[in-house]
Amino acid sequence: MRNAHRVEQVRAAEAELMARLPEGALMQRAAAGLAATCARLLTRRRGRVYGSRVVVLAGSGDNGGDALYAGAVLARRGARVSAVLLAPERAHAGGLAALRAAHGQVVLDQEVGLADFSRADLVLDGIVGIGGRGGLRAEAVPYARAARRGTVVAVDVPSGVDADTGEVAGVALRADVTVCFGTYKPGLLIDPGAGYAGAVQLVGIGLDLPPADVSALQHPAVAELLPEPGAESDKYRRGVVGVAAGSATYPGAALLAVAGALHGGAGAVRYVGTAAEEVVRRFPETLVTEGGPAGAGRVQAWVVGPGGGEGARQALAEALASDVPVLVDADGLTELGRLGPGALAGRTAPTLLTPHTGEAARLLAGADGGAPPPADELAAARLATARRLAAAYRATVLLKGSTTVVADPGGAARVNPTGTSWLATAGSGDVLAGLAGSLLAAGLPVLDAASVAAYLHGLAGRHAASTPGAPVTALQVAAALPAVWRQVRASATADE
Ligand SMILES: NC(=O)C1=CN([C@@H]2O[C@H](COP(=O)(O)OP(=O)(O)OC[C@H]3O[C@@H](n4cnc5c(N)ncnc54)[C@H](OP(=O)(O)O)[C@@H]3O)[C@@H](O)[C@H]2O)[C@@H](O)CC1
Ligand SMILES: Nc1ncnc2c1ncn2[C@@H]1O[C@H](COP(=O)(O)OP(=O)(O)O)[C@@H](O)[C@H]1O
Ligand SMILES: [K+]
Repeated sequence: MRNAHRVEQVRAAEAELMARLPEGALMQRAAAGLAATCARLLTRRRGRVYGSRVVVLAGSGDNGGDALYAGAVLARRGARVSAVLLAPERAHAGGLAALRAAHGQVVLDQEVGLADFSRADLVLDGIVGIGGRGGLRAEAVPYARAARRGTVVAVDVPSGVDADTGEVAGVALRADVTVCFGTYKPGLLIDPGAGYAGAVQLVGIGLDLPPADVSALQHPAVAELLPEPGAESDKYRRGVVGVAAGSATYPGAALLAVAGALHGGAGAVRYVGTAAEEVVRRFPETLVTEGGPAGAGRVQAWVVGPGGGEGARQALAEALASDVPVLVDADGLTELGRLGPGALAGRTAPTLLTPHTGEAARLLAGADGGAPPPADELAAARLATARRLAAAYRATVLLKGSTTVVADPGGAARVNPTGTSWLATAGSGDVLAGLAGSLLAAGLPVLDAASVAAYLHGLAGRHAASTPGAPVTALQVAAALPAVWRQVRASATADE
């Protein structure tokens, strides 16, 4: 599990630790870890540190201090280090003295600084870290825009990225590697910020941290959560997932949701809807029932809405009246947006909403009574959007897109680290809905079911995209699920 903490949580842990340590000790730990990563990158790139060109971009805070101290370490190992000071009169005094003592150069002329930046083998972005507010200031903007040759290592967080949210107001420095201290920051895991961070490496500095604000599953945690039949299991004990999907207009959505559900660990899939014939022809293992969810017999979770068309309203009402977990997707979400949060008020079991940003906008309008906000604004603030929806509907929300975010009404949030933009293909969301519903029916708690589904779905997208080396279809994503399930399980067995 990758755990990420908000700036205020980091500050509190830092204050508590600093009170017990000699002055400057934390910064020395951070700078030593940062310098070690830089030395490794330079050795990989040029064969050695000695003689390489390093530019330190140093702002006025401790982030600049870290970068200057790390620059001093590299200078002592023979690198040609120059420091560009973005606020010369307020540069970190100790870091600057260390750099000068190691024979590093200080550059005050912006033209010279930009030329050095562009041809450096390695750039250390120490403009601003967790103390950053708003977009990059004017003096730093040319560096974010300039062409460059070498590797950019962001110190703690790429400058211009909001550490708490991943939001980017204006421009930000694009890093190849981000070395973060003490804990991951949410903004390093959530787009657009995650896209600026490159590969993220964590340097431990001994902080004693509270529970994470946001976390991201990794293989071992997913492997522990995957349902597995016990010796005494039968199909009913493994869970039956009901799928109410597809319509005359969108019969394919039924097939795709069932395909996802068949690979999610439930013992059986029960389909209700107009596409029963096609479903059974394609997947003979599916149970089909006439009518809607109300008369379909016992299931342990419902999936309602993919391609639901005109029948979605009735199916949604019947599923929500049940006492089992309900996943609402696609047309089901459009209906729910019309009804507003009151439609979930009487529920005794969890509800999982799986909108993309367009559907999220309609749901928010349904909750607030206003016009739907622009979907791109919601995409730029994914964590806040998912949390807002979870709070408004008192439901767990899986917000789909370039970084899928899952938020619980209780405040817990997960971000999905797998995935590929090849998943942006018609019908792949239907597969995800079926998969997540199946995991719910198999008994996973709703936050786990949603985040494990997003994780496996993302891996399957990558697997399907890399196998043929070509665009993927939603059915290929579903077909790749057993392979990634095995891959995740195998990694756990290897760790045991
Ligand atoms: N916490 C920890 O555990 C540890 C923290 N450590 C390190 O400390 C870093 C935090 O340092 P920090 O608090 O000094 O803040 P920092 O990020 O340097 O920024 C503040 C300065 O930037 C300026 N500024 C603000 N916004 C700006 C913008 N948009 N664009 C440009 N400039 C902007 C702002 O200027 P002002 O508003 O005052 O004019 C202020 O001077 C942290 O990220 C990590 O690297 C490690 O050393 C050890 C363990
Ligand atoms: N840029 C992207 N990067 C990664 N995944 C994406 C991207 N865009 C969309 N996805 C994923 O693709 C799926 C698309 O689902 P959805 O929007 O419901 O499409 P559909 O309704 O056609 O099935 C979701 O799982 C979403 O997270
Ligand atoms: K930085």
